[in-house]
Amino acid sequence: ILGGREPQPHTMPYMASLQEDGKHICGGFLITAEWVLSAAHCLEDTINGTFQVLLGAHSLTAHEPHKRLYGVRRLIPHPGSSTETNADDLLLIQLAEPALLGTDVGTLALQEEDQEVPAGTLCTAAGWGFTTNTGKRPDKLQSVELSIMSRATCNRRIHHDGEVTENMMCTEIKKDSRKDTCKGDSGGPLVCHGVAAGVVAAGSRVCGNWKKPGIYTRIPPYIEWIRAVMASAN
Ligand SMILES: CC(C)CC(=O)Nc1cccc(-c2cccc(CN)c2)c1
Repeated sequence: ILGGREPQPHTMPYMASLQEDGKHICGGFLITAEWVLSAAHCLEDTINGTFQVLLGAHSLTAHEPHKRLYGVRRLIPHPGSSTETNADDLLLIQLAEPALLGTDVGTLALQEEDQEVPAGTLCTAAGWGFTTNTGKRPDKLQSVELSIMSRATCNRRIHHDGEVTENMMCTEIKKDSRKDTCKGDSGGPLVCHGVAAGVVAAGSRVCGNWKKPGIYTRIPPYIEWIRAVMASAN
């Protein structure tokens, strides 16, 4: 997260850190006691190590009473996701056992109605991703308030030049603010009006550049897929 701040600890109890061999790779968020939603691109640089999901955390390293690492039973990338495009960039993670819900661990509701979040709406993203373009990794969760940019503007040639589909949404980067998501924030939620409207996508893989607005996978178009996967798994 660029240009953000440290939120009050445990005020985002749905936040998850997807880890491989104990190293934070991506964000994610708890949608039921045993399912975490994240981004498919998070699997692309992995080495088939041991995946775990950290819940109830503010600091990645400090001891915190309700912080706990969960094993992963299944990783289910959206069938339409690929390393070549930003399409269908979603990953469902089934925990090895249902998470213990409490003050520091909770679920985040998904936006169900398939309507665009109006341009100018202020939404919030959070994560343990880079806080600088040089790749500074924070120990404590960061959050940032971002303004929704219309798809028409986001698809202009100077921005994403027609790459943003109706299954994606954008947040603007004001020239001096540099507020943006960055590497390691992928998979985290974009929370608008208290519900998850989008999932952080890597997009153009640059951070804090006003020419490259943040790209998020919209959630409403995928509600059916999410429900079907959760209903099918054992
Ligand atoms: C480890 C995998 C997920 C590969 C990967 O994501 N790389 C990568 C590199 C540079 C920027 C970003 C990135 C992420 C989220 C948002 C943004 C820009 N808003 C950039 C992402």
